[in-house]
Amino acid sequence: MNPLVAPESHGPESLGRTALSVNLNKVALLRNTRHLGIPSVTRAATLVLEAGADGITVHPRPDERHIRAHDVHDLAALLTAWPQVEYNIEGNPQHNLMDFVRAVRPHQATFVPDSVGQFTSDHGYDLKRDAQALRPLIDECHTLGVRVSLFMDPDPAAMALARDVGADRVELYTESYASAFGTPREAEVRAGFAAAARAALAVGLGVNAGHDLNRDNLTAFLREVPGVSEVSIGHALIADALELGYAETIRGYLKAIHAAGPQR
Ligand SMILES: CC(=O)[C@@H](O)[C@H](O)COP(=O)(O)O
Ligand SMILES: NCC(=O)COP(=O)(O)O
Repeated sequence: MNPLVAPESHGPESLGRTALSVNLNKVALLRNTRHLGIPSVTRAATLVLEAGADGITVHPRPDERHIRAHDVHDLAALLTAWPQVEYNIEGNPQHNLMDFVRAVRPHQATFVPDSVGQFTSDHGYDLKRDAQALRPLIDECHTLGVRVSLFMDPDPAAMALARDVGADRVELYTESYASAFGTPREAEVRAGFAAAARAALAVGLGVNAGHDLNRDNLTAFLREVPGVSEVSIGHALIADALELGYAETIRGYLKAIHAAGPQR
Protein backbone atom coordinates (compact mmCIF):
# COMPACT_ATOMS: atom_id res chain seq x y z
CA MET A 1 0.00 0.00 0.00
CA ASN A 2 1.41 3.35 -1.02
CA PRO A 3 1.57 5.64 2.04
CA LEU A 4 1.97 8.63 -0.26
CA VAL A 5 -1.08 10.10 -1.97
CA ALA A 6 -2.02 9.71 -5.63
CA PRO A 7 0.12 11.71 -8.08
CA GLU A 8 -2.92 13.17 -9.82
CA SER A 9 -3.47 15.42 -6.83
CA HIS A 10 -0.19 17.28 -7.43
CA GLY A 11 0.98 19.76 -9.99
CA PRO A 12 0.53 23.10 -11.59
CA GLU A 13 -3.12 22.48 -12.40
CA SER A 14 -3.84 23.04 -8.72
CA LEU A 15 -1.06 25.64 -8.18
CA GLY A 16 -1.62 27.85 -11.24
CA ARG A 17 2.14 28.17 -11.60
CA THR A 18 5.22 26.03 -12.05
CA ALA A 19 5.90 23.84 -9.02
CA LEU A 20 9.24 24.17 -7.22
CA SER A 21 10.78 20.85 -6.24
CA VAL A 22 13.91 21.20 -4.12
CA ASN A 23 16.72 18.72 -4.79
CA LEU A 24 18.46 17.86 -1.52
CA ASN A 25 21.48 16.00 -2.94
CA LYS A 26 23.92 18.68 -1.85
CA VAL A 27 22.68 18.73 1.74
CA ALA A 28 23.51 15.02 1.92
CA LEU A 29 26.87 15.62 0.24
CA LEU A 30 27.93 17.97 3.04
CA ARG A 31 26.48 15.69 5.72
CA ASN A 32 28.48 12.74 4.38
CA THR A 33 31.83 14.39 5.07
CA ARG A 34 31.43 13.63 8.82
CA HIS A 35 29.61 11.03 10.91
CA LEU A 36 27.54 13.57 12.83
CA GLY A 37 24.31 13.57 10.82
CA ILE A 38 24.48 17.32 10.14
CA PRO A 39 23.21 19.00 8.11
CA SER A 40 20.12 16.82 8.29
CA VAL A 41 18.38 16.03 5.01
CA THR A 42 14.97 15.61 6.66
CA ARG A 43 15.40 18.88 8.58
CA ALA A 44 16.28 20.61 5.30
CA ALA A 45 13.16 19.10 3.72
CA THR A 46 11.01 20.34 6.58
CA LEU A 47 12.42 23.86 6.36
CA VAL A 48 12.03 24.20 2.59
CA LEU A 49 8.47 22.84 2.78
CA GLU A 50 7.57 25.17 5.64
CA ALA A 51 8.89 27.99 3.44
CA GLY A 52 6.55 26.99 0.60
CA ALA A 53 8.41 24.57 -1.67
CA ASP A 54 6.05 22.25 -3.55
CA GLY A 55 8.14 19.12 -3.76
CA ILE A 56 11.26 17.26 -2.78
CA THR A 57 13.66 15.68 -5.26
CA VAL A 58 16.53 13.30 -4.59
CA HIS A 59 18.91 11.49 -6.91
CA PRO A 60 20.26 8.48 -4.97
CA ARG A 61 23.31 7.59 -7.03
CA PRO A 62 24.62 4.00 -6.80
CA ASP A 63 27.84 5.18 -5.12
CA GLU A 64 25.81 6.98 -2.39
CA ARG A 65 28.12 9.98 -2.63
CA HIS A 66 25.22 12.13 -1.44
CA ILE A 67 21.72 10.74 -0.97
CA ARG A 68 21.86 7.34 0.74
CA ALA A 69 19.21 4.63 0.79
CA HIS A 70 18.06 5.59 4.27
CA ASP A 71 17.50 9.21 3.12
CA VAL A 72 15.05 8.01 0.48
CA HIS A 73 13.09 6.13 3.16
CA ASP A 74 13.39 8.85 5.81
CA LEU A 75 12.02 11.42 3.35
CA ALA A 76 9.15 9.12 2.33
CA ALA A 77 8.21 8.78 6.00
CA LEU A 78 8.47 12.54 6.53
CA LEU A 79 6.32 13.30 3.49
CA THR A 80 3.39 11.25 4.75
CA ALA A 81 2.78 14.31 6.96
CA TRP A 82 2.81 16.60 3.88
CA PRO A 83 0.08 15.14 1.64
CA GLN A 84 0.13 18.04 -0.81
CA VAL A 85 3.88 17.69 -1.44
CA GLU A 86 5.27 15.76 -4.40
CA TYR A 87 8.14 13.31 -3.90
CA ASN A 88 10.34 12.90 -6.99
CA ILE A 89 13.11 10.32 -7.13
CA GLU A 90 15.62 10.55 -9.98
CA GLY A 91 17.98 7.91 -11.26
CA ASN A 92 18.76 5.25 -13.79
CA PRO A 93 16.02 2.58 -13.71
CA GLN A 94 18.51 0.06 -15.07
CA HIS A 95 20.71 0.61 -12.01
CA ASN A 96 19.22 1.32 -8.57
CA LEU A 97 16.16 3.52 -9.17
CA MET A 98 13.53 0.79 -9.46
CA ASP A 99 14.35 -0.67 -6.04
CA PHE A 100 13.49 2.71 -4.52
CA VAL A 101 10.38 3.08 -6.65
CA ARG A 102 9.12 -0.35 -5.59
CA ALA A 103 9.80 0.29 -1.91
CA VAL A 104 8.63 3.89 -1.61
CA ARG A 105 6.27 4.49 -4.56
CA PRO A 106 7.06 8.17 -4.94
CA HIS A 107 4.66 10.40 -6.84
CA GLN A 108 7.14 10.72 -9.67
CA ALA A 109 10.17 8.78 -10.90
CA THR A 110 12.49 10.69 -13.21
CA PHE A 111 14.47 8.28 -15.38
CA VAL A 112 17.98 9.59 -16.10
CA PRO A 113 20.46 7.80 -18.40
CA ASP A 114 23.48 8.28 -16.13
CA SER A 115 26.31 5.81 -15.88
CA VAL A 116 27.43 4.48 -12.49
CA GLY A 117 29.82 6.99 -10.92
CA GLN A 118 28.93 9.78 -13.36
CA PHE A 119 30.11 13.23 -12.18
CA THR A 120 26.65 14.74 -12.74
CA SER A 121 23.82 14.21 -15.23
CA ASP A 122 24.90 15.56 -18.59
CA HIS A 123 22.56 14.21 -21.30
CA GLY A 124 19.05 13.00 -21.93
CA TYR A 125 17.76 9.72 -23.36
CA ASP A 126 18.35 8.49 -26.88
CA LEU A 127 14.96 6.84 -27.29
CA LYS A 128 15.75 5.28 -30.66
CA ARG A 129 18.24 3.19 -28.70
CA ASP A 130 16.67 2.97 -25.22
CA ALA A 131 12.89 2.76 -25.75
CA GLN A 132 12.69 -1.03 -25.73
CA ALA A 133 14.50 -1.33 -22.41
CA LEU A 134 12.49 1.48 -20.81
CA ARG A 135 8.99 0.39 -21.81
CA PRO A 136 8.53 -2.43 -19.21
CA LEU A 137 10.03 -0.23 -16.47
CA ILE A 138 7.63 2.59 -17.29
CA ASP A 139 4.76 0.09 -17.30
CA GLU A 140 5.84 -1.19 -13.89
CA CYS A 141 5.91 2.37 -12.48
CA HIS A 142 2.39 2.92 -13.76
CA THR A 143 1.22 -0.30 -12.12
CA LEU A 144 2.70 1.03 -8.88
CA GLY A 145 0.88 4.35 -9.32
CA VAL A 146 4.08 6.29 -10.03
CA ARG A 147 4.26 8.99 -12.70
CA VAL A 148 7.26 8.72 -15.05
CA SER A 149 9.28 11.62 -16.39
CA LEU A 150 12.14 11.04 -18.85
CA PHE A 151 15.25 13.24 -18.73
CA MET A 152 15.58 14.58 -22.27
CA ASP A 153 17.67 16.96 -24.32
CA PRO A 154 15.57 19.75 -25.85
CA ASP A 155 15.01 18.00 -29.17
CA PRO A 156 11.44 18.58 -30.43
CA ALA A 157 11.58 15.48 -32.65
CA ALA A 158 12.26 13.22 -29.65
CA MET A 159 9.11 14.19 -27.76
CA ALA A 160 6.79 11.91 -29.74
CA LEU A 161 9.16 9.02 -28.97
CA ALA A 162 8.88 9.83 -25.25
CA ARG A 163 5.11 9.73 -25.53
CA ASP A 164 5.21 6.48 -27.54
CA VAL A 165 7.33 4.72 -24.90
CA GLY A 166 4.67 5.57 -22.30
CA ALA A 167 6.19 8.50 -20.39
CA ASP A 168 3.87 10.94 -18.64
CA ARG A 169 6.29 13.84 -18.69
CA VAL A 170 9.72 14.81 -19.94
CA GLU A 171 12.28 16.71 -17.90
CA LEU A 172 14.13 19.05 -20.22
CA TYR A 173 17.85 19.04 -19.37
CA THR A 174 18.57 22.75 -18.95
CA GLU A 175 22.37 22.90 -18.59
CA SER A 176 22.77 24.28 -22.14
CA TYR A 177 20.33 27.10 -21.30
CA ALA A 178 22.06 27.85 -18.00
CA SER A 179 25.48 28.04 -19.62
CA ALA A 180 24.15 30.26 -22.45
CA PHE A 181 22.36 32.60 -20.04
CA GLY A 182 23.86 36.10 -20.19
CA THR A 183 25.65 35.39 -23.48
CA PRO A 184 24.62 36.33 -27.03
CA ARG A 185 23.31 32.76 -27.45
CA GLU A 186 20.79 32.99 -24.62
CA ALA A 187 17.68 33.87 -26.67
CA GLU A 188 18.35 31.28 -29.34
CA VAL A 189 18.99 28.50 -26.83
CA ARG A 190 15.88 29.39 -24.84
CA ALA A 191 13.82 29.39 -28.05
CA GLY A 192 15.01 25.83 -28.63
CA PHE A 193 13.66 24.83 -25.22
CA ALA A 194 10.36 26.54 -26.02
CA ALA A 195 10.12 24.52 -29.24
CA ALA A 196 10.84 21.28 -27.37
CA ALA A 197 8.22 22.10 -24.73
CA ARG A 198 5.64 22.90 -27.39
CA ALA A 199 6.38 19.59 -29.11
CA ALA A 200 6.00 17.73 -25.80
CA LEU A 201 2.73 19.46 -24.95
CA ALA A 202 1.41 18.83 -28.46
CA VAL A 203 1.75 15.05 -28.03
CA GLY A 204 0.17 15.16 -24.56
CA LEU A 205 3.26 15.05 -22.34
CA GLY A 206 3.76 17.15 -19.25
CA VAL A 207 6.95 19.22 -19.12
CA ASN A 208 9.44 19.47 -16.25
CA ALA A 209 12.83 21.17 -16.39
CA GLY A 210 16.03 21.05 -14.44
CA HIS A 211 19.79 21.24 -14.09
CA ASP A 212 21.68 24.40 -13.22
CA LEU A 213 18.55 26.50 -13.00
CA ASN A 214 18.94 29.34 -10.51
CA ARG A 215 17.28 32.50 -9.22
CA ASP A 216 18.73 34.56 -12.07
CA ASN A 217 17.97 32.39 -15.09
CA LEU A 218 14.61 30.93 -13.97
CA THR A 219 12.14 33.73 -14.72
CA ALA A 220 13.22 34.27 -18.33
CA PHE A 221 13.06 30.53 -18.92
CA LEU A 222 9.53 30.16 -17.56
CA ARG A 223 8.32 33.28 -19.40
CA GLU A 224 9.24 31.82 -22.75
CA VAL A 225 9.03 28.05 -22.34
CA PRO A 226 5.33 27.12 -22.20
CA GLY A 227 3.59 24.73 -19.86
CA VAL A 228 6.40 23.90 -17.43
CA SER A 229 4.74 21.86 -14.67
CA GLU A 230 7.75 21.63 -12.38
CA VAL A 231 11.33 22.74 -11.98
CA SER A 232 13.68 20.72 -9.77
CA ILE A 233 16.54 22.79 -8.43
CA GLY A 234 19.35 21.72 -6.16
CA HIS A 235 22.90 22.91 -6.58
CA ALA A 236 22.31 26.65 -6.90
CA LEU A 237 19.42 26.67 -4.43
CA ILE A 238 21.40 24.95 -1.68
CA ALA A 239 24.35 27.26 -2.39
CA ASP A 240 21.98 30.23 -1.96
CA ALA A 241 20.65 28.72 1.26
CA LEU A 242 24.17 28.62 2.71
CA GLU A 243 24.20 32.40 2.44
CA LEU A 244 20.55 33.29 2.99
CA GLY A 245 18.99 30.41 4.90
CA TYR A 246 16.33 28.07 3.54
CA ALA A 247 13.30 30.31 4.14
CA GLU A 248 14.61 33.40 2.35
CA THR A 249 16.02 31.25 -0.44
CA ILE A 250 12.71 29.49 -1.11
CA ARG A 251 10.90 32.84 -1.04
CA GLY A 252 13.36 34.10 -3.67
CA TYR A 253 12.82 31.13 -5.99
CA LEU A 254 9.04 31.31 -5.61
CA LYS A 255 9.24 35.02 -6.42
CA ALA A 256 11.24 34.19 -9.55
CA ILE A 257 8.56 31.66 -10.56
CA HIS A 258 5.71 34.10 -9.86
CA ALA A 259 7.51 36.79 -11.87
CA ALA A 260 7.17 34.60 -14.96
CA GLY A 261 3.37 34.82 -14.68
CA PRO A 262 0.86 31.95 -14.87
CA GLN A 263 1.91 28.91 -16.89
CA ARG A 264 0.01 28.38 -20.10
C1 LIG B 1 18.94 14.57 -13.20
C2 LIG B 1 19.53 15.86 -12.99
O1 LIG B 1 19.22 16.78 -13.62
C3 LIG B 1 20.57 16.15 -12.07
O2 LIG B 1 20.70 17.52 -12.04
C4 LIG B 1 20.79 15.64 -10.77
O3 LIG B 1 19.83 15.26 -9.94
C5 LIG B 1 21.92 16.31 -10.09
O4 LIG B 1 22.75 15.33 -9.69
P1 LIG B 1 23.99 15.70 -8.81
O5 LIG B 1 23.47 16.47 -7.64
O6 LIG B 1 24.57 14.38 -8.43
O7 LIG B 1 24.92 16.52 -9.66
N1 LIG C 1 16.52 17.37 -12.05
C1 LIG C 1 17.42 18.41 -11.76
C2 LIG C 1 17.63 18.55 -10.34
O1 LIG C 1 17.00 17.88 -9.55
C3 LIG C 1 18.57 19.52 -9.78
O2 LIG C 1 19.59 19.88 -10.64
P1 LIG C 1 20.63 20.99 -10.10
O3 LIG C 1 19.83 22.22 -9.76
O4 LIG C 1 21.31 20.42 -8.90
O5 LIG C 1 21.53 21.20 -11.29
